Amino acid sequence: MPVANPYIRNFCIIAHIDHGKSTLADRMLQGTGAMDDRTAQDQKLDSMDIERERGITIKAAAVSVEHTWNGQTYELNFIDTPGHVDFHYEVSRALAACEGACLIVDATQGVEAQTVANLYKAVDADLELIPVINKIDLPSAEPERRAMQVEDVLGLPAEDCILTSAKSGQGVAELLDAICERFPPPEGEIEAPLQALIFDAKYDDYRGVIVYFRVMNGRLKKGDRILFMGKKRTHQVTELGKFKPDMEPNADPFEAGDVGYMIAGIKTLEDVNIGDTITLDNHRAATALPGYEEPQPMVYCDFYPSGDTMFDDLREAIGKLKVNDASFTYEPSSSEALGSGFRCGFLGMLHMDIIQERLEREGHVSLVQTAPTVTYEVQLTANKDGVQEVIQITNPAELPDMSRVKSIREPMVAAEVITPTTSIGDIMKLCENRRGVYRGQRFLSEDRQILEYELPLAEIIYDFFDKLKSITSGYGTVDYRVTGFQAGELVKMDILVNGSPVEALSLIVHRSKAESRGRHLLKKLKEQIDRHLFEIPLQAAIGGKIIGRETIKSVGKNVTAKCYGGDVSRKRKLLEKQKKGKDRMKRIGTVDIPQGAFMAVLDTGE
Ligand SMILES: Nc1nc2c(ncn2[C@@H]2O[C@H](COP(=O)(O)OP(=O)(O)OP(=O)(O)O)[C@@H](O)[C@H]2O)c(=O)[nH]1
Repeated sequence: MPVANPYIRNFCIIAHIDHGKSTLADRMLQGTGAMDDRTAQDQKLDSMDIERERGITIKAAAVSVEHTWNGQTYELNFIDTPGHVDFHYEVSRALAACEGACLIVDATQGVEAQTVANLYKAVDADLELIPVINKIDLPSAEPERRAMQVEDVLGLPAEDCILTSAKSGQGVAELLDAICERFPPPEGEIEAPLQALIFDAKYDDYRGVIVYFRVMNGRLKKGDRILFMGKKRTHQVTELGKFKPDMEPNADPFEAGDVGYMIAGIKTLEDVNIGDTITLDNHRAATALPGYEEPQPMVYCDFYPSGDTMFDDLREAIGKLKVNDASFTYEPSSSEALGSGFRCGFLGMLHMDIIQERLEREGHVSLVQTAPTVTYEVQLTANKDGVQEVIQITNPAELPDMSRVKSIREPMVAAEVITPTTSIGDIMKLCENRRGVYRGQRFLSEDRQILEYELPLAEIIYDFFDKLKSITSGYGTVDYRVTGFQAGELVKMDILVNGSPVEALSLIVHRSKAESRGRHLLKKLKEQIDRHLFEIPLQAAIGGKIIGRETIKSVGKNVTAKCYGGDVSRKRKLLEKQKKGKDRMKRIGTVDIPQGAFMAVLDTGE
């Protein structure tokens, strides 16, 4: 049987955040003539505005280029992947469509937490690896030392490392040669029934869903009637093509080993399961490819309309964004104090931030977001039939009365913290303070170590990362994965504003920390909530027992009072600023609570 084209190389670029994946991808596009100096644009593959502005990759991007090595032209299909821990699932998806991976290591930083995590993933997926030491143009680069680290820590021979500067282009041609030489060609049979893996999909306003696929076996052409084996839906292919790096239709059939995109009249991302197998409707494959695990939301929060935004505006904006990003979840929710809104689930805090920003920018809505929380498993006491039901809650307000609760279980993570040796003591203190259980420690180099801890997810998602960065002067990094649920001494803390509990401010905390968290939160709330014409008591309570109290004194706060001297423009600016802040505000009873108050819980005060 004819097999896949031996002159194709499918690979992805993986690394810790900021080690230079997207910049290197740009240089590879230039080095292969896919992007000339005229069309050159930094981070070409980061196509979303938010990606460019924040300088991070959120979505994996695929591209096809050509490179000649040893007199033979090769087609290189590569996928640039995100480095941030929230988007790990994107990396796993990309790996399944490839035979090789370029693992980028910053020559000034060395191996970091996500370098290790991504390497494990690539090894699990049986990929061939090329280690790349990047940023060798920087004066503080230590390429030889980093190559030794790659050998010692990652087990890849130091002499296999390719040294590059994605900034100047140095070493990029050598890397392209190494890709042709060292990565294996795809396997697969062209005459077998079609099996193509959907490794990604994106939504385009004009063209509908664009499906990214890799043909594993068989052949696919324009006009074919295809079946998504998991979804059991059929579609007709209206366009097939490659990313070069812009979409370019291609009339030739796609065969085993090929990577490309298809358009097939699909209207929303929810109609496409990433990881699903595409086969031909009239010549079906017997089995589907292994596929992927669905990404699980890690954090939840509510979005409520504020200012001039109405509930229907928010519903429309969320619905539209969901068509575009299928990885967040939402369902209507309502709160006595805040009215009608949506409970949303995200892959992590960065993902939550991005969705909130996209809603405001692309959906033109103003919203108030409640404090994020993790999922809890609650085991109830036996009902009248003796059954001990277990429920999942994603909102402290849903916690049943404690007399019905047997135990509360919280998600746990296995975390690897990479830290300079000089900060080890302080990092251990931080982890222990966050209820971490020490699991091990190993050397990364003479001056850096990897610490392994088991930690509650709730303790790591808030300000752990900021604390880690400040303790290590920016040199510490962490990676984690959820391992399961574990029962803990957890209690619900209610916050009362002006005597009434505000559900949206309540939180689930560990009993040992409840009092200090509660008191710190009240202080933060006091800073956030403006003075009103009346005095506002703020209280924290556990099971009806008040554990802390603060008071916001009366008298309206006049921001312009600070501007003596009658500087009119400054006065106007301040008033405008105050008005803008008020847009993101909710009136609860008679008290105006600003957005910042809901996020005050993120500052644990530890
Ligand atoms: N001096 C120098 N700077 C580089 C080089 N490669 C990348 N950079 C810079 O390093 C920063 C991060 O580069 P990116 O390409 O965005 O990193 P990334 O790994 O794609 O980051 P994420 O996609 O967010 O994970 C940018 O400011 C780049 O300009 C290099 O070879 N030399």
